[in-house]
Amino acid sequence: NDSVLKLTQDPNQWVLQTGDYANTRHSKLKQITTDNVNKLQVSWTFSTGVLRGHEGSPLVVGDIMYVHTPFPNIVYALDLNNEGKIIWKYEPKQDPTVIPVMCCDTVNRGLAYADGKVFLHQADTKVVALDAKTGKVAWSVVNGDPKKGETNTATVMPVKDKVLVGISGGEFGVQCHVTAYDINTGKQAWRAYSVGPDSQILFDEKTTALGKPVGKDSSLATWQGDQWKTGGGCTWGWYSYDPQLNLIYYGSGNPSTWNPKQRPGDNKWSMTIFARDADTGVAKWVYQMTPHDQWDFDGINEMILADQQIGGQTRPTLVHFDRNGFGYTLDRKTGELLVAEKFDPAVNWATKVDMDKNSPTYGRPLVVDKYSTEKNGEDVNTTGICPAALGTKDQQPAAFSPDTGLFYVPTNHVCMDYEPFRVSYTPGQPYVGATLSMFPAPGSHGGMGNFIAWDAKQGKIVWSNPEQFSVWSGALSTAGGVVFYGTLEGYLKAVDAKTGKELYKFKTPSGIIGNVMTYTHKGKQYVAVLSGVGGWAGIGLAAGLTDPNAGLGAVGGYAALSNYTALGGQLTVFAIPQ
Ligand SMILES: O=C(O)c1cc(C(=O)O)c2c(n1)C(=O)C(=O)c1cc(C(=O)O)[nH]c1-2
Repeated sequence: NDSVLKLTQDPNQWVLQTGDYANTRHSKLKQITTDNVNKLQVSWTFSTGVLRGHEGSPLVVGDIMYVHTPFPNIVYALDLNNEGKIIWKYEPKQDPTVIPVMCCDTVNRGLAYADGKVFLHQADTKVVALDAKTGKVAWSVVNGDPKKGETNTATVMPVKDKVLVGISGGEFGVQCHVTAYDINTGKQAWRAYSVGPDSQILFDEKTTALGKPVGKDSSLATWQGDQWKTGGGCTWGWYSYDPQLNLIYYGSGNPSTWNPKQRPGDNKWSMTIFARDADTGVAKWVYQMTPHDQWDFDGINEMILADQQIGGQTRPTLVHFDRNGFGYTLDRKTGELLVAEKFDPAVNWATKVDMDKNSPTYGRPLVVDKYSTEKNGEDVNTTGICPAALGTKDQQPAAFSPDTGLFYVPTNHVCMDYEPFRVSYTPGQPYVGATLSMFPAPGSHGGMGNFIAWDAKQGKIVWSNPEQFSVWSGALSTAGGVVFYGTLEGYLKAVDAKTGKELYKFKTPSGIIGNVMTYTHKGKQYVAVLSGVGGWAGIGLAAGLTDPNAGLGAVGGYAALSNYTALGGQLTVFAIPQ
């Protein structure tokens, strides 16, 4: 989309959740530097009026800031020329029965802007285009049915004359998809499922995996009978776009149910990186990271597009930090696998990814028997699996700095015990089939997270800062050499991009699971973040749960969080006073 391409090149504004189409979350702004970041102060604040997990970030387009909330997904347009005065407010009417069908809190990962419109994808799957100046609804379309467990938490991605939207429901046996709607009318242009027949997954004879054509009905061949119809592969993460290659990139989530015994086969194309033609949706290449998932390692985390020198050559790479604990570097043009290494030494469920092109298991993780949750066709209770189901990294997006060549990754350092159980499918009812408990990675620093810098050319950690809790907030890298992120206790932190040295921290009113963004107004650089504890890690606080196994195992794992923070819903905007 031309307006998005133009505006994302202007560092004074922030018009996509991901910062740019490449998902770098890097800003060229450099008034705030490693030397002066310790002078940051709160400039202004805004209460959203909602008290559950606040993911995503505000947008800034010109002199207006757009702020969204978790369910009921209120949108505020704030006047930056008038101390954040509310220009307009849009409050959708949604049936609250959608709340119990959202697996991991009532979060929403934010708005997008294109062509004078602000796009909201509500929890109940209604996609709404709002006039950016007035907040009036230009069009809306319904993308799914919450009665079948279909909900939404993701942002949308405007590409050319379409907006791309995903869907959630992997814990409810939804057959998930990506859909492109006409940006001016909301008319459906194409829909591509993750699992199912070629006509539904939009594969053709040219679609490849690891350089080879996947062949006919490559998904159906890896499921028993009709199981693909409740097969999951949800698309609730982030989308990126390469305008030169005209390809969009995203990952699919877990196969349903979590009990692996109930769905024999590789369960393609769940847990897969997709490269699709932006105009037609047809898949150019795919790569399945975790065939026949046994741990709920959804593959939906962001795909960061960066050109890097590998083996003496500049390659158009895609870098992805998967839930399964491997940091992948691929050639985004061809789908060739270049690097796959653990980005947390605690990862134990697989020894490595087989990188031998001549091996029959090329590209597959070599699974450690002891940490499988299914053996000889039977489900088994398994202990000490690292990472836990919420992965070495969940949805919280990483950042890439072209200045240092490093990726800045918010991570989890959590392990789990996993007890699969038989579950039967009823539309709109949980289709989970496992009980989990979670705990900090044993024999380590005792905390549940790290904030790391990663070299994706070699697959190596450059530095790592231990954190008491998982870092559930998205990182921001800046040309001032400063990297920002938030913590579950509620700190906004600034660290030196080169060394990781902590330069500044400030405790905001609630735990941070939002993503840090930056913009300028009247020539001055600001940094903004939403506070409001929640998401899967904070579900105990967000939903008031206390049974340690509740919240799919997160309640017990993160119980100590209640000693540090409480519910909130606030935007905090920082600047250096003059
Ligand atoms: O399979 C799915 O449809 C689905 C959806 C969501 C979601 O929409 O938030 C999450 C997950 N799975 C999931 O596995 C997960 O770890 C998770 C964490 C979060 C969060 O916002 O903190 N959402 C989700």
